[in-house]
Amino acid sequence: TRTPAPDMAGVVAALESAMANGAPGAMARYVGPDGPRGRAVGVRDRESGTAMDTRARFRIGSVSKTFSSVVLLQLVEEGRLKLDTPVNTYLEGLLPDDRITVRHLLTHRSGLADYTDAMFNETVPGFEAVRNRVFSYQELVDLSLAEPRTTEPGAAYAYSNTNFVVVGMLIEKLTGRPVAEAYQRRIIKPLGLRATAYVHPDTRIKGTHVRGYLHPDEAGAPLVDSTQQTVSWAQSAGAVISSPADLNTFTSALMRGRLLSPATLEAMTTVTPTDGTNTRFYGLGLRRYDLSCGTRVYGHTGTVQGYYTYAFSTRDGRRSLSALANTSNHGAANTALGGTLEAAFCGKRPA
Ligand SMILES: C[C@@H](NC(=O)[C@@H](C)NC(=O)CCCC[C@H](NC(=O)C[NH3+])C(=O)[O-])C(=O)O
Repeated sequence: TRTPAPDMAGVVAALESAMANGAPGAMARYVGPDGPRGRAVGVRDRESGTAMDTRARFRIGSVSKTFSSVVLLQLVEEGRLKLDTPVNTYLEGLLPDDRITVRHLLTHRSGLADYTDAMFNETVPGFEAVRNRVFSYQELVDLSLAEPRTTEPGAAYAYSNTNFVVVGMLIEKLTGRPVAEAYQRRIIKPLGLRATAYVHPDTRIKGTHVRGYLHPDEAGAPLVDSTQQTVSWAQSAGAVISSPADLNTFTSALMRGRLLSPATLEAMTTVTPTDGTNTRFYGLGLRRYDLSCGTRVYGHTGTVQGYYTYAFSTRDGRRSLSALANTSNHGAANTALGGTLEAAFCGKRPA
């Protein structure tokens, strides 16, 4: 079937809806057979009123999980570890259950509790308590292990940041180097992602960037500028900084087989349902959304204080979309931003 042209007016409508639902600004960048198309609405800085800019950098949150998954899967290809081997084989004594395997981490089926639920139960106090803190991986794992597990290993999907903190530990144990180096050598440099970086624990976003604004839990309370933070509470589960163009390049290159072998990519995109809607799925550090027009898109979403992100590509890598709204803790804005996917990949509805 012919590739539908993107409905860029529909993309703009979704961005404006994100603004109407509390985001100071929003932007999207689509790349297809006819080249890139960028759209931006509102501001990237409320103080100065500077307009949102599709060249600006921002925190991508859990899209970082796909970066971490790619690195770990490259290590699997190099024979450094196996997906169905217990994590404790590589990180002796870390987890209380030898049945938890590497695959359980990448598919969110380990049962390890997500420490961020308690950490951010009260959104702004929780954020202020950690925004300048530096955690070790072990401290984050300990926070998780202090809570009951959510499922028997492998029994059910239960999203948990802890899984990708352990993925970061595995990468550093097996390479003997910081994850930052693995991202740089294995993804950022080969793909030329000049706006992408892992700077943990530095709190700054260098260069032209989007300021993020966190909605407090109290309705009507003023937004909190959450731009500066270590993101040490997430690290390999959420601390990468990137840009719309770099995310288009990353998701497209991943799907085109530039980072993993066809067999590994096939395994990565082999999914199970995450909810009852039967339109949302999870593979190995990768989400699959099945859109209303039948198009399946692969990538990840991100939520970090002040930033909602979507970064998806078609399975052939020929079409990709990245989208950002500079707010969070405000579900209506996130849902609105998600409307860019249907507009971009399904295009104009048939008249
Ligand atoms: C869901 C998303 N996950 C991520 O991106 C990871 C890194 N973020 C989280 O787990 C959310 C932490 C709290 C955010 C805070 N919320 C609260 O504090 C709620 N009390 C906020 O919204 O900024 C994904 O995988 O798509």
